[in-house]
Amino acid sequence: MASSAEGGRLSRIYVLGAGAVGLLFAGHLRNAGYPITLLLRSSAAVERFEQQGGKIGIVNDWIRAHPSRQRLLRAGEEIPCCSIDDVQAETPTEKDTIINQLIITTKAQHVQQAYSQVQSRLNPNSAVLMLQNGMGTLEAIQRKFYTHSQNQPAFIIGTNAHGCLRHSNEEFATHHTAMSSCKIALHIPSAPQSAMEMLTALAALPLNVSVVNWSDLQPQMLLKLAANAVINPATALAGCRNGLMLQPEVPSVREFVASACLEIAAIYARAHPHLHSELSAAAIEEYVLNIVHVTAQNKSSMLQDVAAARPTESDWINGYLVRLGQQHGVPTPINTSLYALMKLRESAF
Ligand SMILES: NC(=O)C1=CN([C@@H]2O[C@H](COP(=O)(O)OP(=O)(O)OC[C@H]3O[C@@H](n4cnc5c(N)ncnc54)[C@H](OP(=O)(O)O)[C@@H]3O)[C@@H](O)[C@H]2O)C=CC1
Ligand SMILES: CC(C)(CO)C(=O)C(=O)O
Repeated sequence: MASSAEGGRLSRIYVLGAGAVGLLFAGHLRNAGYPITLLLRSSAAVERFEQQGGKIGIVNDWIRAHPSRQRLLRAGEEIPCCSIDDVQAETPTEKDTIINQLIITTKAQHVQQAYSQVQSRLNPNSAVLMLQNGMGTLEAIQRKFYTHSQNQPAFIIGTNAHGCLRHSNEEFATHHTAMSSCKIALHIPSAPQSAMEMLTALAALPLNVSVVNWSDLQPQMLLKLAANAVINPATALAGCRNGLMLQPEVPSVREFVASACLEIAAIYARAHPHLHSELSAAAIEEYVLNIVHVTAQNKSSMLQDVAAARPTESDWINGYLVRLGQQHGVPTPINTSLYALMKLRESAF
């Protein structure tokens, strides 16, 4: 087993949801020396993973768009796949050993079903990092699985702005298309050792992960929710990479972004009045446009779902904002339309 700089043994980290984001974090953690187990959906997937050598591939496509790195690439040159060895895989239910450190990177709509498969392997000394877009997944788990807060593991919530995608012919490789950042916070003030170890492990990765206070994460999550509510349905419906939203030839896209941000700021002003200055329409629009810029080469996760004819996260993104608007008496015509159009798109699969 690998060991830390202090000579202690590094604990195994389990990753439930070996998709674009899960493989990125699992690969980097393995590179940093952590023993990693992917919890895959089926024994057939575990077999496929083992047959291809138990490796995770990471293709650092973001280098292509990075001015200081671009010069290192020759024209037309492919970016090599960095292959990370010695990763284990199992299905969530085939063992009953306790999981001390778990990262859940399924889509929001799959979290509850995925969690039900591992709940019996978690205890209050376990740490669980949730890295979903949208809002409400932690609350849904707490409502469904825990009547007493004492039985819960220590939840860590993250908001991730890295862009990554998986090609359909590469099951265990992720393309890291946008080097961005990730913010994580502990949901409870006093946490077990496993949670502190997981925060330390993540903060040291070359993925710009910052550990913040829970109260500081809230505005970050609301800004990210706004970015996903604007970028994801627009790119999923238009079938384009994020960067196309910045093209000057279609000024109405910028008007759409501005109006959507105004609507979201009005919802937040009623729902989170104490965050008013951080969540003004101008601050939200600046954040959204910056995410479009940084992730210009990425296909949004909602576009990837539509392309694969999978249900999208719209219930947790635009649907969440519509419900929040209703609770606070704020009209939401833009989010209601985006939500309805995404539901229409999904019904055509
Ligand atoms: N991709 C991106 O650029 C970004 C994504 N995000 C967010 O991160 C989260 C993950 O996104 P992403 O990685 O793109 O999603 P993916 O769809 O690529 O990956 C999710 C993975 O979870 C697996 N899964 C779902 N349920 C289970 C289960 N019960 N047991 C085992 N595996 C399961 C899926 O398997 P299967 O394929 O079999 O369904 C899939 O491999 C989402 O909330 C997304 O919005 C945030 C920022 C950027
Ligand atoms: C950061 C962004 C917008 C990257 O595409 C994303 O969160 C997503 O695709 O879901």
